[in-house]
Amino acid sequence: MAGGKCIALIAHDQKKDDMAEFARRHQQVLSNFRIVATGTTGGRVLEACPTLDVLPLKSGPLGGDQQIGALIATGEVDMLIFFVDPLTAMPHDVDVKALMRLATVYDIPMALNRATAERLIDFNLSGTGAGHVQTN
Ligand SMILES: O=C(CO)COP(=O)(O)O
Repeated sequence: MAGGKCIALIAHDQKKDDMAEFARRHQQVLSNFRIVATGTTGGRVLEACPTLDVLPLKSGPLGGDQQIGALIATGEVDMLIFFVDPLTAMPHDVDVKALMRLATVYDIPMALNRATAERLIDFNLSGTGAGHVQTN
C-alpha cells in the first residue's frame, strides 16, 4: 500500500449505523489517513463520506478480518477501530479473535467500542495535529 498513516475501520452489522455516523462526524480528521475496511463496512463508510480514501477488502465472514490482521502483521495498519457487537454469535468469531490478537501482538491502538474510538480520535488527532498517530 502507498505511504501515509492507515486506519482500519470495521463494524459488525448492528454497529454499522454507528460507524457511518462516526465516520461522518470525524470526516475531516479521517481525510488525513488512508482507510482500510472490511467489505460492507467500507461500503457504508464510503456511502456516508464519498471523498474519503477507503479501500474495502473482503467482507468479514469471507476473510476481511484476516486480511486486516495480515496488514497489521506487515506494519501497514497503524490503528484499529472496530465497533464490535457483543450480543450476536458469529460464524467467523475465530477470525475476529485472531484480528484482536494480532492488534495486541503488534501493539497498535485498538478501539473496540465507540467510547474508546472517540477518545483515540481526540487523543491522536486533535491535540498533536491531524495526521499524527501515536502507536505506543
Ligand atoms: O464481520 C465483520 C467483522 O468481523 C465486518 O465485516 P463487514 O464489514 O463486511 O460486514
